[in-house]
Amino acid sequence: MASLKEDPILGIDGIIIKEEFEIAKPVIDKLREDRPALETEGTVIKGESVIDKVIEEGSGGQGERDMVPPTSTSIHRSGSRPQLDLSKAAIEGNFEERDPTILLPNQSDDISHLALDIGGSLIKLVYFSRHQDRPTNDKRKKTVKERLGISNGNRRSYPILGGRLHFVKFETSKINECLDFISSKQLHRGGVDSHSWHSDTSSNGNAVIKKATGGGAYKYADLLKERLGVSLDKEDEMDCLVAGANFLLKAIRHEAFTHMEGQKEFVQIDQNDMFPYLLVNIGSGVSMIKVDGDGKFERVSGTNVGGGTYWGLGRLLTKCKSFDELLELSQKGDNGTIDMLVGDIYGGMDYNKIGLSASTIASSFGKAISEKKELTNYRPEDISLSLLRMISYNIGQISYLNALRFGLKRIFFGGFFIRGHAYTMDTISFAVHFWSKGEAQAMFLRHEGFLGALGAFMSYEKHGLDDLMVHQLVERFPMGAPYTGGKIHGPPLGDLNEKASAISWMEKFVQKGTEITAPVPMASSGTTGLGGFEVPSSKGGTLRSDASALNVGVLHLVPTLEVFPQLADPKMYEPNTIDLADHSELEYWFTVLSDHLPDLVDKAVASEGGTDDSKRRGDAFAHAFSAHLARLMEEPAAYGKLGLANLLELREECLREFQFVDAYRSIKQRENEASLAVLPDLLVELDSMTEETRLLTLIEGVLAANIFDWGSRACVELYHKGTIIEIYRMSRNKMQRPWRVDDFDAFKERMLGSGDKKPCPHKRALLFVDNSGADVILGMLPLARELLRHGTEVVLVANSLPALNDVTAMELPDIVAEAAKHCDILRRAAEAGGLLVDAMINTSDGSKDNSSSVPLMVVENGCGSPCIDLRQVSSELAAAAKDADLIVLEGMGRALHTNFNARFKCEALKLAMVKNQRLAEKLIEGNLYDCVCRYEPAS
Ligand SMILES: Nc1ncnc2c1ncn2[C@@H]1O[C@H](COP(=O)(O)OP(=O)(O)O)[C@@H](O)[C@H]1O
Ligand SMILES: CC(C)(COP(=O)(O)O)[C@@H](O)C(=O)NCCC(=O)O
Ligand SMILES: [Mn+2]
Repeated sequence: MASLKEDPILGIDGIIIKEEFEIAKPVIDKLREDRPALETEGTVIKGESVIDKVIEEGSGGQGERDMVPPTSTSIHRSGSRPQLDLSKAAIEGNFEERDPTILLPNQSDDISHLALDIGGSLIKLVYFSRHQDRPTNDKRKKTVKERLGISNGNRRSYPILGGRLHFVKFETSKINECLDFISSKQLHRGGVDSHSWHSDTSSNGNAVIKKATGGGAYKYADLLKERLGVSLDKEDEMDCLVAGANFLLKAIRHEAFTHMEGQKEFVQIDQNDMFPYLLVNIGSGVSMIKVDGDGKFERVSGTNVGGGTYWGLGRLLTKCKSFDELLELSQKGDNGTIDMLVGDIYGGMDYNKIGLSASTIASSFGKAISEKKELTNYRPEDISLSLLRMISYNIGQISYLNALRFGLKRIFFGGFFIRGHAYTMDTISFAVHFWSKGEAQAMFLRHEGFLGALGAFMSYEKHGLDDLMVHQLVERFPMGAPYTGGKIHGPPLGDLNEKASAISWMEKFVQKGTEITAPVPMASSGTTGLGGFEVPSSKGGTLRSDASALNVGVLHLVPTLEVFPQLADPKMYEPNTIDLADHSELEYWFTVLSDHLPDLVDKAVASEGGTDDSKRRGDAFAHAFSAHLARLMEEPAAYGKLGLANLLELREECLREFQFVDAYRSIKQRENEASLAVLPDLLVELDSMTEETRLLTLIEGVLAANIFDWGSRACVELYHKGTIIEIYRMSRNKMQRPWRVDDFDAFKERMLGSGDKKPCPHKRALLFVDNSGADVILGMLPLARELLRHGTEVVLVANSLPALNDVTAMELPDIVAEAAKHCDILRRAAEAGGLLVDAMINTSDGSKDNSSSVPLMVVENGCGSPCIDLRQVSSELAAAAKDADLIVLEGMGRALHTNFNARFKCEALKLAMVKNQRLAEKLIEGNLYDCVCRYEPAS
């Protein structure tokens, strides 16, 4: 197998793989061997999964790459997948909304999903793949939509495409590999995802047309026609660069950054104040473009001394075999041995009068005039560095001069010469800073080399990507997240409720406790590769290793995501409470997540039946996730701005990528069963209380039950020791008030009034629920019931995808239906909310009271993480939120790690138990298991 060093280009997807591959190669070799077995076992391997890609790409060199033709991949696709509905294609958007309508393709043939930029050195591809369809609870959705008055997907009356944008590159000299790649992924066909959308235009004789830019669009047009039957629609290169840059600056949150003295800092670009700017694209050659607006630009300059010069001269002078090798060499170089420095001329002194230090380069390669030395007398490392500095300074300087010509203050640098390389960026920044005396600013783009290809992609009409808003593009690192989900299959709950009313619900729950604390089947030891944990090795110094490898993720296009309408100030909103820019903080959370990994892998493997296949995937997951952690430790900003919520989401994404759809599935199930079994008795007990005591007991109940958290190290220990139920019982019996944060009295006054004053009930409450089992069933559901009783509509907001032991929106209707069997309030509200469409529920007393009730509804939140970023929520949640006047955020992830400082237009109640000592100290100056009950009036 050829090594990656001999095959440096695998593209961005490939680059991702390259890192994974280097780390997880033994695992991958195993996977390769077992591939047929994987298929016969019926394992669903997604088309875009890392495993697949690793297997494909990992095979290395030309000719040996084992591209799996799509027909033979083990993608399981149901024949009933929804096809794009051509009949609904007419665009009849409702434009009164503040968000611009997203135009999306109205028929599959109109959308092409591949664009190419064929440059002098590299071919860049941008392609689109549709999201995997995920199972939906259509009936629930339909009734929720009816209730919330959402017509046909809120405001769009035509199909919305969700999918991913992928970025891949190849060396132009290896164009055949690129063509193989295109053909293996069927990207040369028409349609959006040719795996699922059948629109093989080439087979009915019509040529397929793809957008392309760069010189190679002309040079290789015949080859593409011949090999793939594709005709290239040529787009102007400058148009494309500008369109690509404008799109990125507008649509991607952390796209632009400065890089000075090794420090990367993201820059928030104000969409309304973006122009003018100078765009400097450093490819083989360099273009400098003054950009005044969308489609408004002028190429004002350029230079022939560019990326091609560095790589070309460097190759001749150092015999390096690849660009990356040359760049890596530069990191060990000392350019002083070959450059003539000011100090060399001034006898070691600075030339202060004109501000030049002794170490300033007076003449690049100036020392090589020495007659005593030949090429072989210079170290290749020094040559490479000298060359890199020469070219980077030169470009920085010319850029500045052009910015000066037009009075531009901002210069964005793109092109693959930059390669995310710290030293290159520092050098360019230095030049711009130095010559402009700090007036102009050099900025870099994370998708540096893909501007042209993105621009060509944008030039397809009707995909409407240019209208996308920031919140609709979710950048997920580094891998895809196939949408999948599961239904709970709890065995019928039965007689437990009938017997022994003498013992309390809590005693029953404790008896049922074995179902909660009993060990989950573990994968037998030695099967998961946790021994191979990657510990970060800091490279140190300014010459960091090329950090770009994982810089660009796959952009997930989720056109249905919206900004949560109740955010008081969306522009100022920052979801993360903990800023991981503080290195000690990052180190701490890194350790927490690393320590949790073995347990997580065990659960994940067990959730898939502990098969050999799941063990292998568990291994691969552990390797991949720890590699990402290590990478982030070395460069926290590698994937964009990093907060704790991103780390926790990365873990879930990573699990999904390795096909662990729901790692805590069985744990959730048994906790649900045990809790549902005792719920009726709890409700009876609650009903016997006065209103005031009941409200307090309900809030205590929510806080106490939040202890059932499989993501917290402290709680997992309690589970393993079997003491969690005891602690729950104790805290339920006696919750010491005041809690560490205790606004209960204010909340109580709002709910119940004071004295004779009866307050008016809330119209609609959104309850962001957290964990399965006791947390939702014995904590949040009774609270929901109380609100319903007050005449408040209740919307339970739950995750779209599983994350740890969080309950999902798909699971909730069954849970509610089960609970409703024993409670009229819940039954009538659930019926009114359309949650009981399937089941004819019989109440415990057999009565059927059909008097109208305010509805209880369930909506999904649009995410699959223990935290929530309220800038990106599902459209159904956004719709439900519009009429809400109370928001209850529950749990550590949603109420503390994120949104602790969030301000809302309506009232908010934040409830959580703090299950992490450090967080307790930091956030509330408290201790482990302290509670937070924060009530905030509308702001
Ligand atoms: N793996 C690589 N192989 C060749 N050149 C690379 C590689 N990575 C980065 N480069 C640099 O990127 C330049 C090409 O940048 P790019 O933006 O793709 O321009 P072009 O469109 O001219 O190919 C090369 O000249 C080289 O300096
Ligand atoms: C992942 C979690 C936010 C889930 O908490 P929840 O939202 O369920 O209350 C939490 O378990 C957590 O922060 N865990 C990591 C910290 C620790 O193990 O102490
Ligand atoms: Mn949770």
